[in-house]
Amino acid sequence: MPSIALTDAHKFLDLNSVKELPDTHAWTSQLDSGGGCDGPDPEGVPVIDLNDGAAQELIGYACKTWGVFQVVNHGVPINLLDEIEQTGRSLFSLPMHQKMKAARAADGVSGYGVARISSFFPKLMWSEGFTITASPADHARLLWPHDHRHNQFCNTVDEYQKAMNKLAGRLMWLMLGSLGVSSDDVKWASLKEDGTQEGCAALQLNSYPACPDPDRAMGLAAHTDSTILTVLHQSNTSGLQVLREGARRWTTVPPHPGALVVHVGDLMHILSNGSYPSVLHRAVVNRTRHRLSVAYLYGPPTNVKISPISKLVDHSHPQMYRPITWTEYLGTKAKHFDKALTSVRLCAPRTGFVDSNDHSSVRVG
Ligand SMILES: C=C1C[C@]23C[C@H]1CC[C@H]2[C@@]12CCC[C@@](C)(C(=O)O1)[C@H]2[C@@H]3C(=O)O
Ligand SMILES: O=C(O)CCC(=O)C(=O)O
Ligand SMILES: [Fe+2]
Repeated sequence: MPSIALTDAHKFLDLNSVKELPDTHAWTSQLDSGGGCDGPDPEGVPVIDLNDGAAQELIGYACKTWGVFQVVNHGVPINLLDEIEQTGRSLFSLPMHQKMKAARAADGVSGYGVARISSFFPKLMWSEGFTITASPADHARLLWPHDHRHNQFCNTVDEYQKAMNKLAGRLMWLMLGSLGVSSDDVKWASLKEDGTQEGCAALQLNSYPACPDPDRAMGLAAHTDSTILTVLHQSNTSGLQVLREGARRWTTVPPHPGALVVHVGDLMHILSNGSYPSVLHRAVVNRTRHRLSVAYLYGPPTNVKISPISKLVDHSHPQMYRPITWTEYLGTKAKHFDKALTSVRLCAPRTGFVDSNDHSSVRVG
């Protein structure tokens, strides 16, 4: 719980103009003492070419061992990636009073503000975010009431969401396919007539301004995503770190030109009956560069009950999680944060099974 009362003045601090790290944003010094950190892992997060005939198999292996991978030849035009990044930059460069007009409501999901998980930490993060859950138009009118950038924002966001929906559907089937699961096994997840993938999603724009004291600041604290999968576009500045299953050190996911990062989320963890553990990740900041990332948080239709796929449940692999809808799970996450997945678990982990959501021995700060 917050050790100090965080007011709107703290939450809406213009990080771009701050010359010294305020106490409200100062995490412990040497954030990684004990845990060890950083540096690309000698093995490294897999980079998978979707045109490779072995892509499905490689994805399955990456999901089991890392919970994260990068994809190239994913079919999303590079200029669309540049455009969404530029759109994000122009949004975050608006004056604070303007961004505050589109602020997220206290109990809401969409809009401008500090990370939703902030309430679980005593200090604020060195970032600002913008969440879009439905049409971008309502936000755009608040941000740019008088000019044409409003239309440009909506068009880019619409186009990006369409491209991401297609890619997320394709990735979901590659992940499930690698477990021997086909579309007959997951009824809700069929393709719609217009070729789009059934499901819901949120688009999250993250901005991490250059930070005067990066070693004592945290861009986005360690978390898993409450999704089936997340497709992340990080700008050419590194900052994303992941904790590999069973590892004690953070691994940097280096920006790879044109590649997209894919995270296994908590709902895929449930669907796969624990075969694909959701990946713990965080974002660190740096002294000189303003980093931007755009996350497409993909999930099922909000009211469909998600449970381990029956094909993956048998005598030696008992059902590990109870059925839960995405809406219910987001509520559980908002309440229990890193204990959310454990709170829907039915049985004790199998012997030798590493519970990716039990990080009691690892510093996740
Ligand atoms: C659909 C989602 C998924 C949310 C909540 C809601 C909209 C915003 C998403 C994020 C985005 C940033 C990290 C996170 C942890 C956060 O604070 O907001 C995510 C959270 C989750 O994955 O739990
Ligand atoms: O900025 C990043 O690299 C990570 C963002 C993230 O984890 C999220 O939006 O859920
Ligand atoms: Fe995330």
